[in-house]
Parts: sequence; C-alpha cells; structure tokens
Amino acid sequence: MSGDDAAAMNSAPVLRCHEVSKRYGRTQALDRVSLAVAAGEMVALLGPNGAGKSTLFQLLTGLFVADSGSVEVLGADMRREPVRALSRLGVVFQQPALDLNLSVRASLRFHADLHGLPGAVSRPRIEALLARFGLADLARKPGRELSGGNRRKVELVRALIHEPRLLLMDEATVGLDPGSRAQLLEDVLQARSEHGLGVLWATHLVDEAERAQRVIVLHKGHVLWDGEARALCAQEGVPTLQGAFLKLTGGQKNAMAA
Ligand SMILES: Nc1ncnc2c1ncn2[C@@H]1O[C@H](COP(=O)(O)OP(=O)(O)OP(=O)(O)O)[C@@H](O)[C@H]1O
Repeated sequence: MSGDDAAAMNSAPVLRCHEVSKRYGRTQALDRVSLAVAAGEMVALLGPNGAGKSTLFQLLTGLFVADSGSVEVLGADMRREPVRALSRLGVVFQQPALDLNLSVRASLRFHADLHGLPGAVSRPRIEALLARFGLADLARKPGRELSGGNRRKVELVRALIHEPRLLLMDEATVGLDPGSRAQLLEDVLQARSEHGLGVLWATHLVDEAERAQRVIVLHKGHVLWDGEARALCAQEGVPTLQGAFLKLTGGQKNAMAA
C-alpha cells in the first residue's frame, strides 16, 4: 500500500458520494444523493423498487457517469481517476455473472489475472479464500454444478480477490432461498470484520437492513434517512424498522421482509 493510500484510509471514508444526480429522459433517478461509508462499516441502502439503487451502483462502479456530483473511492475520484477508484472496490451485481463452464478455481484465477495479480500472489490467496468460505471441496467443479447460494459465494470471493477496501453488494440475495440469503449476509459481515472492509449493501428487504450499522433509505431518487435503524424507529414512532420504512416511504408493499 502506498503512503497516499494509507493516508487516505486514515482520513477519508472508503466511499463518498456528494450531491450525485442522474436523469433518464424525464425520470430523475437520483437527485443530489450524498452518502459516505467508513472503513469497517456495514451500511444498508434500503429502497423499494425504482428507488434508484441500481442507478447509484452503476455510478459507483463506473458503468455510467453522473450528470452532476462526485463519487470518490478512498479519495480517488471516479470521473478523474477511474482505474485507481475501481481498483479499490469489489462488487457483486444483482444479475448472476459466474461463468458456468469454468471450474470455480479457474474462474477465480481468471479474475485475479484481470486484476493484474501475479500468480505467486493470487494462487495462495485464492486457496485461502476458498478454504475460508468453505468452497475448497468445490474448487474443481464447474459453476453450473454449484447451488445458487454457492455460486453467489464464489462471486463474493471473486469480488475480494484484489483485496478491495470497499465492497458493493447490489441486491445480491435476489433469487436465493432464505438459508442461502442468511449465509451470504453472515459471510459479508465476517469479511467486513476480518478485513476492515466498508460495505454498501443494497436491498429492498428490511430484515437484511436490520443487520447493518447504519441504514440509508432511498426513495424516488432521494435520501430520506441516513442513520441508525433505532433512531429511524424513534423518529417515526414505531417499534420496527419495517414499520418505520413503510411510514417513511408511504407504505410500499414490496418492503415486506421475505
Ligand atoms: N435505462 C433506463 N432508462 C430509463 N429509465 C430508467 C433506466 N434505468 C432506470 N430507470 C428508471 O430510474 C428509476 C430508478 O431505477 P433503478 O433501477 O435505479 O431503481 P432500483 O432501486 O434499483 O429498483 P429495483 O429494486 O427495481 O432494481 C426508475 O424510475 C426506473 O424506471
């Protein structure tokens, strides 16, 4: 790690969005969204369908550029220094993106190569991650032979290969059964503690957001809440995060926990 990186880690959040806006034609998908994630912090980005979560993730991962505002990953501006910014984040997208024909190990090695990691670094790292996430016995199997939960787990390992400081999870539990969903959440929470990762976990499921240290509620492109779940419940005068979320967003039915 360079001196600059070390200084950035000590002084800046791992992710900082400042007044980010994005419009599709007449739809204002994001309207001056500001948020930050600190090292070692798990933040839930909770929003109903159409809130703007995927749009925000597209901006955070450099797929699109914001109309205005800025995104910084450990101080590296996504517009001015995209390679530096992207090298510091790992992402698991909503859509499954595992090559089903490659073996788990080959898939991970391919991604390590894409990150420019020398084999001497990546090979032991991959073996350690496979062991750490209970995937060692599956390493030789092609992706198609894995369960949905294990495929997602491989995608998580893939996102961690280059040792990012920020992990972005874009509704990564969609399509998983309740057990696999809970396991993925536990794995991410553990990776966060072990590696001091900042995590932004996008979801429309309130029970997942309850595990985060901080909850950001996004609705129709606006941040309606940024703080602890308990404080949101107190503000809305209801005992549960689900009740508070429904009250805040006007009773979106899709906020129901799965
Ligand atoms: N490519 C696009 N063209 C036009 N409108 C879009 C496009 N992508 C998203 N939108 C609109 O922008 C708004 C935000 O959508 P986005 O997909 O970011 O929300 P989301 O919170 O990720 O929802 P979901 O949980 O359903 O994925 C919605 O009104 C959506 O219809």
